[in-house]
Amino acid sequence: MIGILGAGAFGTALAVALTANGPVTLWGRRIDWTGENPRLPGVPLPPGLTVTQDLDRALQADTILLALPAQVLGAFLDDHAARLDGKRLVSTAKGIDLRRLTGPSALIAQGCPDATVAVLTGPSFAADIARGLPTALTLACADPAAAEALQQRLSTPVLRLYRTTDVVGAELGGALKNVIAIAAGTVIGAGLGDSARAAIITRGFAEMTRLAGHLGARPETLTGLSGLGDLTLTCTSGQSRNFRYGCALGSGKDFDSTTTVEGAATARALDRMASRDGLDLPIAAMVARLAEGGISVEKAMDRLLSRPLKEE
Ligand SMILES: NC(=O)c1ccc[n+]([C@@H]2O[C@H](COP(=O)([O-])OP(=O)(O)OC[C@H]3O[C@@H](n4cnc5c(N)ncnc54)[C@H](O)[C@@H]3O)[C@@H](O)[C@H]2O)c1
Ligand SMILES: O=P(O)(O)OC[C@H](O)CO
Repeated sequence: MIGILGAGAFGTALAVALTANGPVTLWGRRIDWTGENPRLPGVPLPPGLTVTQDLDRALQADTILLALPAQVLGAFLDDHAARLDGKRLVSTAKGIDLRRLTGPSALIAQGCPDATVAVLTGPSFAADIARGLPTALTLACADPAAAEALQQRLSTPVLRLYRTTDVVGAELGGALKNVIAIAAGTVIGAGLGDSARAAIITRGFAEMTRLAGHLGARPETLTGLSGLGDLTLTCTSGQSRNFRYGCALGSGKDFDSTTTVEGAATARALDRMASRDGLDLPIAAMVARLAEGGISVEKAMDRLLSRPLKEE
């Protein structure tokens, strides 16, 4: 059995998709819906899927997917790590914990030292996965045998997993692309055009590879599904919450504060990491200021454009 913790859009979409491989139990802290999840409208729940508020029931599974937002995961582990330890734990969160300045895999490894820790990431909208549209993701686990076992366990005929042992690279790609997607959305929302967006995506990718290299990621991971693949999707699709949030910032419109926008907190985390490690991450710094409301879009763009001219 597969257990999925976190009954938001992504946890529910994966639960629906993975019933193709056998029974799935989906846990949420508050399940106040029946039939279909309002975070994933129009998706009926298949018969092989059990939805529960009983954590023990979901923890009977041999493989557990943690589909919680990055800023929630740390507190969840503070409460429940002992019950998760020793299991195969796969994180789907795309962010950097603002308090500890680490990615999800390090958070899990700290709380659950005897667990097998993996990361599932890559270009994928919950709605697409739930509808059974073809999707390719990266499954990262430092243990090659466990990576292969999880790859087999979590692939379906339409959900194609590629494996890697570069956990740091895979999770950084997913976390950092959200920040760049906010910047890309801001550019579009402010009416600055597609050429400016292409510049932000490309310079954002340079920023991603710089930080990932500094933290020990392999360069080829960043050019794969979890990096460039997800960056492309998130910076160009109106389905992305991070991109839409950026559009709202750029155009001065309101944005629903209950929507999960991982890139806002992650930009602030990156800004702190940049100060700590002496790194140059100007786009992340700009997104952090914009998300905090500490700078206008015009001023943020001025700051980026007035940086010294240099080699590419
Ligand atoms: N939605 C997507 O298309 C998508 C795709 C790939 C990856 N992801 C990633 O998956 C993660 C989850 O995103 P999502 O789209 O499911 O978000 P969501 O906003 O749809 O759902 C988040 C869920 O977490 C629950 N939650 C919040 N605090 C909690 C706590 N303390 N304990 C238990 N549950 C808690 C909420 O009740 C909600 O059900 C994010 O890191 C996101 O980047 C999402
Ligand atoms: O809606 P977003 O911006 O959180 O993006 C969802 C996925 O991460 C896209 O791969």
